[in-house]
Amino acid sequence: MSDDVAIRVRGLRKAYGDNVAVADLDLDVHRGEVFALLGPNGAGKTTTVEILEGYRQRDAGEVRVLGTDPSPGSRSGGSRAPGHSVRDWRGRVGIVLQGTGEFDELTVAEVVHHFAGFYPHGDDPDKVIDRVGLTAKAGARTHTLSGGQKRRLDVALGIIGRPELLFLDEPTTGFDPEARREFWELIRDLSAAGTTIVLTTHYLDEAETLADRVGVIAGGRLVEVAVPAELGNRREALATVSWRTPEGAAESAQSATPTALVTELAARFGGEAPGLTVTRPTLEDIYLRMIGHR
Ligand SMILES: Nc1ncnc2c1ncn2[C@@H]1O[C@H](COP(=O)(O)OP(=O)(O)OP(=O)(O)O)[C@@H](O)[C@H]1O
Repeated sequence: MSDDVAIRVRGLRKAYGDNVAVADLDLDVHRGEVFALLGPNGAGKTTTVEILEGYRQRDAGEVRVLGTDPSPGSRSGGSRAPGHSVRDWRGRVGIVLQGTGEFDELTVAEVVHHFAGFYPHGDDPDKVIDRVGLTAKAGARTHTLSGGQKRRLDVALGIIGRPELLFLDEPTTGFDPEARREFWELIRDLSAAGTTIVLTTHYLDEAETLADRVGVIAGGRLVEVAVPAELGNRREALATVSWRTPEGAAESAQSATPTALVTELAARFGGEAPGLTVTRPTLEDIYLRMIGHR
């Protein structure tokens, strides 16, 4: 596996009985990139990610995560001492699962300090608590946290070991808008510091803002991988120009040359065209089309 590939997947397959959750999936994630997996409920995202994290066994295919097969039972193989490589590998991978964040009577600070002790080169727990915006709650027992605050704690535990590769499964579910913005900043900081990040999300704006590339998964298959601006030939998509007639009726036209149309409208109206808007399909429009909703 070349050094610039963090994750390499070929022909991945996983079925639960007759239900094929992941079918013949190929994927490369490069070191240092932020990769977002999008897909409707039940598409196979969590199954794929949990196989990459070493929590689920695949039925077929080849998987390498930071050069190691994450499959439960195979990580301690090879020429290295049994057990040792598992710990090494685990220490290099950070994981934020969907919703844990509750540790009974322990406080936020106690939990983060405790987890920091698992890693040889763990980060400063108080700094991490601050980065996820939980300083004011450091002394609070985790069962008293709000849903969004529990997610922040999950994120803190995912990054406390200073991972090379961080998996985030729907990380901002339950966050208020301000917390999402703060979380996005954190992801940008981690990415700027060289962390490879794989996230699943249902928020198209999140994928567009954070991801270098997005992969759309539907029915267990990867439908497309592209930079957000190019997904589904988005760049080439026609623009919709809308305006109002002098009588106030709504008009619109699709155009590959919207500037020419706007110039023509300006001439027609002798200046400002009333209610003028020019739009192109959003990532959400393209995504919904790809997964067959429009
Ligand atoms: N432990 C399991 N046992 C049986 N079937 C499962 C199990 N986990 C997932 N599945 C099935 O596999 C398919 C893919 O599920 P998965 O959780 O990977 O989807 P997802 O894309 O992560 O969905 P969501 O967006 O709802 O989290 C679904 O049909 C689901 O019912």
